[in-house]
Amino acid sequence: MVQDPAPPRNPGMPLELDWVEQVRVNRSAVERRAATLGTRRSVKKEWQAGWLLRAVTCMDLTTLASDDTAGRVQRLCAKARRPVRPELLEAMGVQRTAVKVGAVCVYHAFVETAVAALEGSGIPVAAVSTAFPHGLAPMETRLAEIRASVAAGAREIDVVITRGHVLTGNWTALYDEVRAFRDACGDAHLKTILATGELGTLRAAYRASLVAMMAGTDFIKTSTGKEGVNATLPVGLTMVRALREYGERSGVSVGFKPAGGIRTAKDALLWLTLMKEEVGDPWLHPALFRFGASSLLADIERQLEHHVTGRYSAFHRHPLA
Ligand SMILES: O=C[C@H](O)COP(=O)(O)O
Repeated sequence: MVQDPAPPRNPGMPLELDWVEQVRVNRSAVERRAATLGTRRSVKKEWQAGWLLRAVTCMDLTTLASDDTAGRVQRLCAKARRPVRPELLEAMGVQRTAVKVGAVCVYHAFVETAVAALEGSGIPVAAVSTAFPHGLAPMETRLAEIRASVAAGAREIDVVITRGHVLTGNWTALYDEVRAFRDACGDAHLKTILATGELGTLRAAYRASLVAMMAGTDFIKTSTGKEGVNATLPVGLTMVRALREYGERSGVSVGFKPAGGIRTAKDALLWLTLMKEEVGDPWLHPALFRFGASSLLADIERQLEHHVTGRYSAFHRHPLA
């Protein structure tokens, strides 16, 4: 499994308010569809192990705790280089060097540490930015934070939006904000966190997704991991349908990153199923799909160990950092 090259950027387009205003989402239909994801397709044995390895390569291995230290970030980066134990990969007939994570995601304070720890690995560093997780610092401060993380070596920037722009229907303000974030990113890829758990409705999540894509975001991301409700399948389905519609109209493929509360291998398989069924194989690669997760890897490694040995080991045998 070789890491894909970064996809072309999303250039964005002018804000089309009529398109945003006409959006309707049928919540009960979306919830029904989300509920069928785990029942219609079951991924078994070798295929399941293959899908779990794919999930690892699509993972933004994350630490976003207020007690993060350089040591913790260095240990996480070591894990990012070798996310699955070599003997498990060998037993599955997979090359030792073939599996690495999509990115390591940290606060700005640890970008330099992570860049140094990942040198030569090809694994990009993603920085959360713009006063993550609330996003309420002055605009100049938020833009300066993006520029500082890019200067420190971050190749991906995960920004948070002003939720109030969505809650008041101020689409122009949201568009201008995301556009300014994108400009500040330069060549770094922009992931826009909508914090859908705070947006009230699926319709708002769809509309905010469209506006962020029109403003040129390269990925839309569900959550910071700090909201009361983070990545749910109904909200994921809604955002993925927005990016599908954006792709149909603009010809541009935008990436998707569910994040927050995704902890089990079973969850990972459900999200991959959603992507495969709604938008197809291009979204099963790190160029267009990432999990934002701090503890998912431990359960995936445990399931892979079970696949190889037939036994489950304790979680403490799979430390992440
Ligand atoms: O962006 C990633 C999230 O902050 C991770 O959330 P989590 O700790 O619930 O996995």
